[in-house]
Amino acid sequence: MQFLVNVLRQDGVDNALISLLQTVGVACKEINFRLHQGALAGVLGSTEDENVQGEVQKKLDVISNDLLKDLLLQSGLVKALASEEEDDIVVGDIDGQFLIAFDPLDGSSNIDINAMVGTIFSIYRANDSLVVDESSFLQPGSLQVAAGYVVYGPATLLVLTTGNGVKMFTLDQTLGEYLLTVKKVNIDPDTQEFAINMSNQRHWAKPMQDYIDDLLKGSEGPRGKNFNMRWVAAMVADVHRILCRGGLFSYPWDRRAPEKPGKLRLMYEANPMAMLIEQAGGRASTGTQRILDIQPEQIHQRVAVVLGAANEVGAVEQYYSHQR
Ligand SMILES: O=P(O)(O)OC[C@H]1O[C@](O)(COP(=O)(O)O)[C@@H](O)[C@@H]1O
Ligand SMILES: [Mg+2]
Ligand SMILES: [Mg+2]
Repeated sequence: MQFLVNVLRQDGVDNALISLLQTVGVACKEINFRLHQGALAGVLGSTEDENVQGEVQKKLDVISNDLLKDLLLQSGLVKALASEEEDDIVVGDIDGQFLIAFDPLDGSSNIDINAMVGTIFSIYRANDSLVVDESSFLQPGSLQVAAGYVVYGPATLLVLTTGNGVKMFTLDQTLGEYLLTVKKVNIDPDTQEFAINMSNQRHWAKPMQDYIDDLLKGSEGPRGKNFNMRWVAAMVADVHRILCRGGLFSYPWDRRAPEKPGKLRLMYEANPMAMLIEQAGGRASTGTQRILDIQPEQIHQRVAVVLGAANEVGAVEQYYSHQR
């Protein structure tokens, strides 16, 4: 069994990035511990506060955010960080080599039912400028140097890319180490499984309604095959399933909040997942554009997401292109 640090060295990852990834790994081990203590640690339930997105914060959203933030700032490796749970960027060490954006706890409504949640992160190299502000983060996802997530499920896994494919590491809870368990993830270009919140169907744009209608017609419809559906309601878990056994995931634009492009956040949900999916041979799109090509305008911006099996993402894009 190979330890995380050895695998990264073999891949030629530089020492500073290895240290940063180890720091993220340590914070996630602590989050994992708190999650597993559950009600015993008094960490379940909500706070009295809302985050910048107007969502009620769970206690574990705040605890996870603080654990990551404190360890990353102490590391001296981070010039600034951005988080779902922080209104503004947090400035770190001016000599720090990296910018990191994260969703400290994704799918946090699943905590109440003891279901899968995760931590998602996206890493960029910082430039030498003495000024760091929100604009420093506004780089397309194609410039990420590393991206990944830790999923807290029956086992806790770190799923990571540094631009050389996707690897999965399982946390050995007795050793306290992440051990390599999947060397190279590959997503089949075809699939018969999709993940979308069907309760929003009537609010979607016509191309997405038509696409899903055709999937539901199964072998008698235009697609000529039956499709299965899954929805964990935590992007991290739905994307993890796609990396394990293929499929398509979407959280599309809908007309309940027409001014927002979607529900998911570009910088710390869509971009890191898009890098992982592409590195595993899949595709990640808004329906009309590659996610990794989007020029961000602000750190908390939202985006429509269609990702997974390459041919199926292509099929969704066809429905959107026929609309225009
Ligand atoms: O409540 P819905 O519509 O099922 O939305 C679920 C989606 O919202 C999210 O939970 C948003 O993430 P947060 O829990 O980090 O706010 C995604 O992980 C998930 O895909
Ligand atoms: Mg999230
Ligand atoms: Mg979150």
